[in-house]
Amino acid sequence: MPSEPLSQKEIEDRLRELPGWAFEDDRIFRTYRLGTHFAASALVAHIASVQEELNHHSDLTLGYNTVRLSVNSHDAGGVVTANDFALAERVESLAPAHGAS
Ligand SMILES: C[C@H](O)[C@H](O)[C@H]1CNC2=NC(N)=NC(=O)C2=N1
Repeated sequence: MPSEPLSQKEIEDRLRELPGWAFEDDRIFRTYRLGTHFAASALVAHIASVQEELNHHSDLTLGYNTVRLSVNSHDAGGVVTANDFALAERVESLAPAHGAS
C-alpha cells in the first residue's frame, strides 16, 4: 500500500528529532563523515542491508570518507513519507557504532 505524503509541518517536526538531516527538493538527506574509506564502505553495506529489510532504499553515495543518503518515496509520487523517516531513524541508530558523525 502506498504511503501518504507528510505535510511540511510534519516534516519539520520530525527533522527536529534528527539532527544533521535536512529537507530539500522533496527529499530528506544527510552526509556522514567517517575515519577511513573502508569505514565508510562498511557503513554503506550496513545501510544497504537495512534498506533490504525495510524494502525502502535511499540514493546512497560513497565518497572517500563520506556517506550521503537522500531519500523519498517513489510509491507516493516522489515525496517524503513516514517510510523515509523510518529509514533515517534506523540509519541514525546504527551510524555511531561505525564512528560516523
Ligand atoms: C516494489 C517495491 O515495494 C518498491 O519498489 C519499493 C522499493 N524501495 C523503495 N524505496 C523508496 N525510497 N521508495 C519507494 O517507493 C520504494 N519502493
